[in-house]
Amino acid sequence: MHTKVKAVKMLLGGKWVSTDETFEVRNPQNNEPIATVPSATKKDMTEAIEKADRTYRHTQVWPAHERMRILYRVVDYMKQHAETFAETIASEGSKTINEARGEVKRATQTIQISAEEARRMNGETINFDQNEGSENRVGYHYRFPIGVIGAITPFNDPLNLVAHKIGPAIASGNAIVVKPASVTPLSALLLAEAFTEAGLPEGFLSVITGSGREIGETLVTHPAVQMVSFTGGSAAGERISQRAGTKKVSMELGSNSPVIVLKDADLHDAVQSCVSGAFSAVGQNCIGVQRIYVEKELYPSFLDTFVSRTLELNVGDKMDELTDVGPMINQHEAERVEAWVNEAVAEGAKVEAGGKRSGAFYYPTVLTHVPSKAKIAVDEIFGPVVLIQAVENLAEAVERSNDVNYGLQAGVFTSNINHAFYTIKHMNVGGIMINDSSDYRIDAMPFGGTKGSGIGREGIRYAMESMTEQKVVCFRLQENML
Ligand SMILES: NC(=O)c1ccc[n+]([C@@H]2O[C@H](COP(=O)([O-])OP(=O)(O)OC[C@H]3O[C@@H](n4cnc5c(N)ncnc54)[C@H](O)[C@@H]3O)[C@@H](O)[C@H]2O)c1
Ligand SMILES: O=C[C@H](O)CS(=O)(=O)O
Repeated sequence: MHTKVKAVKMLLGGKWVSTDETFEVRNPQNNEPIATVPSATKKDMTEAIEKADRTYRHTQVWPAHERMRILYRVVDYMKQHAETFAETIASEGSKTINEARGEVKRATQTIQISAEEARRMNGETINFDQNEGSENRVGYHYRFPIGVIGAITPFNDPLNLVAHKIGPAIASGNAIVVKPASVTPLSALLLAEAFTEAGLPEGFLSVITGSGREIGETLVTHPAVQMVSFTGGSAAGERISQRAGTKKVSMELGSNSPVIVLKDADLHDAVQSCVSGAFSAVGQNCIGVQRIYVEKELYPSFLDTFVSRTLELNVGDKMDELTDVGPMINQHEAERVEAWVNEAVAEGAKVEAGGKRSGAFYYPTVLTHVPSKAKIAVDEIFGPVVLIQAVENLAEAVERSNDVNYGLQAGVFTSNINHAFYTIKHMNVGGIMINDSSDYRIDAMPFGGTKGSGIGREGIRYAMESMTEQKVVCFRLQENML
């Protein structure tokens, strides 16, 4: 049955607008069109940026309590329309309906935390009298918004990662222009609707949709954009960093996350956590488990148990609540993953589970005997493929884990606290999870990576710090007034 293709507008400077040129949003599962959205032009993007700049400059007072009220109203709207948000994520993206419902809960919490942090955007007093001769000075520093934030977001978490841009931006008093992934713009537009319904003043938010790179390029290079907040692949991040010039950049990039399982680990706990971490969201997950290093004594039983659990996963219709793994974002991506796996097999890798594709579906795949320099071992697969490798000891596991140009998050399973602290000290990552896989995050924690995995941290409060500047204020008092 063909679903009705709806024509969706984009939010430009507080107005919902359509354009002559549009492009289709397609359902990855059957490649059927589900909506058309505006194909914005460079002129549209420029208009949105300049409206945001004027709005920021001309808003003399936008008190925290007003920003908080709008954010709390957005939370209420998201709760009231939770199933609509979930169905939107699941239809335009590749998450199952259950995964989509989970993302809606997280995004709602992200906005809630943004409201709470708007209350807490404080500074502190400075004791200038620590310096001889400054006994008659008093002062403080505080944070102020930088102006227009340019945000560019990926396809895989089409709601929560947009919330991680808009929430902190509004909470800290900035204006923001969002360019969502062209394949999953609907969730971002629905969130924008929540903000307009909540009474966000015109101009503080635009969500500009487009299929070409030109509008993204315009957002990155426009002089009125004070910061580029990018979440996406490392290759695009590199290009954007080069084009952004001397403006602030926040980069949340890719990874190929390792997990270490030591012989003193709880086997079933480690398997359950790593299967979920490897295959949720069809592995299209920046902190998804891609490499598992198992101490040799535990390796045979871990591998057998992991493969058995993987083969139990239900692959199928993403709208079915019994489905564990849906399609990838499109057939092209599934074919890419298939090629990477075939390349690894040609180099000596062994397929223990999966290794097959059907259209946009790629089945959860477990590889062993993968050469250490194989593409799938050193690059980001961003698909449902995990390699499992036996190691002599913890030192070898850490060395192999670090031997890539990524460092977002890692996991280690052990019951020995000394081993845990060894990994905490020696793993070159932005987050280390002890007795969890790499795929663990709460939205309030600092989130970001080392090396090629990014620049800076998100996690609402930390994003707000990057979206604001500090100003020092110092009063020199008359000597006789003290
Ligand atoms: N670290 C994180 O928090 C995080 C979270 C989610 C996804 N990711 C990463 O994102 C990638 C998958 O998402 P994707 O396929 O949408 O990423 P992508 O890099 O292909 O695209 C991300 C966004 O950037 C835009 N874009 C691409 N090239 C651009 C350019 N030159 N100028 C301006 N905009 C440009 C795209 O249109 C999209 O909106 C993976 O590498 C994943 O690890 C990272
Ligand atoms: O894909 C990367 C995401 O940021 C991970 S999470 O969904 O936020 O946990």
